[in-house]
Amino acid sequence: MQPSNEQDRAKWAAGTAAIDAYIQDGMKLGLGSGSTSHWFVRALGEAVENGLDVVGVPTSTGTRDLAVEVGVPLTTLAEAGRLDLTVDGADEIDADGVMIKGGGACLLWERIIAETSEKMVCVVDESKVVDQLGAFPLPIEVVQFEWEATRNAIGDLLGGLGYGEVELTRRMQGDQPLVTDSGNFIVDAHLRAITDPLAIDGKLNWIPGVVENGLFGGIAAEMIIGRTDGSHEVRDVSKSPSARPDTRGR
Ligand SMILES: O=C[C@H](O)[C@H](O)[C@H](O)COP(=O)(O)O
Repeated sequence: MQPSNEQDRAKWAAGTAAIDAYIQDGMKLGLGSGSTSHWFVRALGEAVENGLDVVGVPTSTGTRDLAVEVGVPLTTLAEAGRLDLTVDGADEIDADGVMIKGGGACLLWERIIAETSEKMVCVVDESKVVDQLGAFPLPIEVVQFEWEATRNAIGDLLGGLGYGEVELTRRMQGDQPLVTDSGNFIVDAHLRAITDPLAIDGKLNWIPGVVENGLFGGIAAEMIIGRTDGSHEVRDVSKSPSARPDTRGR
């Protein structure tokens, strides 16, 4: 049943549309995290109840728990090998399909699983589609050990790339630092306007102490944009300038 709240309805429209558009018997699926992927996983659970035969690899402990609750059979990358498709959300996505991810602190598992999939489809409500990335702070996952030194190195890198003195905040959960599913911290970079997402993505992970960053370029092949009236639109971004030459058909 469609949610009554408008933004939830847009997320529902995107998440559930992915089932009819892509899912087939026998598929090995990456299960995204967040409130839009939530509707995808719920709808997948209903399809499994009606006889669909798929297995999923969750991108967070939260999604794992939801998948168990709704009856989606789970596996691991070790068992499954490459996946057919990952469906996941984004905090922002531009016209080329470059995304900011990690608003729910799940970016590390999300990147591993998306990169192990033949195809990645991004499901978003229309408020996430932007002309320029960066209003949403860029999540960067860092190890806890001497995290302030890693934060300073991130600041130096971003300053050197022309972003000036960037505000870098450690993400909190209540009055405690947020700890990810892999036991790390998140540093949010308040860049405000990202002019060269692929350059930042290419350099951030070289900093010792940085585990992963939330700029995902050349990963999404398509985006499904859900609207508040319950409709959706599919956009192909597989041929965009950011698409990697080795995208393995994504
Ligand atoms: O870490 C979380 C993930 O990257 C989510 O996919 C992203 O934050 C979007 O979540 P939502 O659909 O709740 O806006």
